Amino acid sequence: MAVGRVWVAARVCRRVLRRAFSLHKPHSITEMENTLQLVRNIIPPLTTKKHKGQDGRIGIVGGCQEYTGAPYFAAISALKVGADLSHVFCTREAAPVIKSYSPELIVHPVLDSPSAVRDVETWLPRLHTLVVGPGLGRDNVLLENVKGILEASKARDVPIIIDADGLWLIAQHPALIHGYRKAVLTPNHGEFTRLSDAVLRDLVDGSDHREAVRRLSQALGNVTVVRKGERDVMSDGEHVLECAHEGSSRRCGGQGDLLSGALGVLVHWALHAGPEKTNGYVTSSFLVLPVPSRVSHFVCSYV
Ligand SMILES: NC(=O)C1=CN([C@@H]2O[C@H](COP(=O)(O)OP(=O)(O)OC[C@H]3O[C@@H](n4cnc5c(N)ncnc54)[C@H](O)[C@@H]3O)[C@@H](O)[C@H]2O)[C@@H](O)CC1
Ligand SMILES: Nc1ncnc2c1ncn2[C@@H]1O[C@H](COP(=O)(O)OP(=O)(O)OP(=O)(O)O)[C@@H](O)[C@H]1O
Ligand SMILES: [Mg+2]
Repeated sequence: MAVGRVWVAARVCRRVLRRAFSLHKPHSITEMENTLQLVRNIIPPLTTKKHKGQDGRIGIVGGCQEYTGAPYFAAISALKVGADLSHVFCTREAAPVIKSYSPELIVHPVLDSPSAVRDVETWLPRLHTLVVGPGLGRDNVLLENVKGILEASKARDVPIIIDADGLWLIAQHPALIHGYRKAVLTPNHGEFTRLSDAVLRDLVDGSDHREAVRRLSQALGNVTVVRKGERDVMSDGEHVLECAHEGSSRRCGGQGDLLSGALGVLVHWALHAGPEKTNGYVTSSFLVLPVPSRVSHFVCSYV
């Protein structure tokens, strides 16, 4: 039943994605239209010739006593968008709660264990992308473990999406991610301000979002930054893209979590597709960023 539901959702997702890109004109710039056509190219075709896991094995690092919803939203979004397997690495206490939300998730109760880094490292060779931060909380023991997990992931060249409390950690220790081109940071308004205060020496004109995002990305060594808001603004320190496609008018908690989980899959698809599918246009992980804000609202209806 569950597998059937995921399969149907994945098929519907992909069909909707393809239709969205061919029918709806993006609001702002021609640059965006071209980009969306390239994004369309990275969505893998559904075929009987693949084996389980090929379209995405995504790991979510987060989930503690207070927050069990955020990692669930991220992990289930990865599946609904089209990943094959979704793992959650959370605290011992959070694990039974997250497991009980969905049998589709693989839940590892390791994040507060003294062997957390080793435990996650064991899984890294089997993961395509790691999403770090949804529902992580700010407990020092957990943050120390996440530092080790980030170092291990970078050493293995695993793409990393950093969101929520993962961004809190980066604001304290920007060197953890500096210059890692396979990192994507997804700050909301508050998180963006905190990061900018931490790494930018001079104040940026707050009304010029494009320049503010470009400067933050540059200051972090050209990692990709996507600033969420009424318009999502994203930059790799050189190029800047904006997505103003209309989404939900509700501002309830969890929408950013959907986005980070969806990005986990799309970054994998983009890197896997390679530069020939994306015309070598900017870095592949940068290219996929316009998609999730268009996606997250219909993902909501499947979660
Ligand atoms: N059901 C759950 O388990 C949820 C858990 N969450 C977790 O809660 C923790 C804290 O996340 P927060 O997002 O609260 O992060 P912060 O504690 O850094 O707060 C960010 C603040 O910025 C404010 N803000 C956002 N957009 C704004 C705007 N345009 N103008 C002015 N203020 C704005 C928010 O209201 C919030 O107070 C994270 O671990 C997160 O993952 C959230 O993801 C929501 C859902
Ligand atoms: N004012 C807004 N108008 C329209 N869309 C918005 C607005 N603010 C954010 N969004 C969209 O909502 C999504 C989530 O952004 P948001 O700022 O709510 O993240 P968040 O605070 O991290 O969420 P979460 O509660 O999951 O932590 C983004 O895709 C963004 O495009
Ligand atoms: Mg958030």
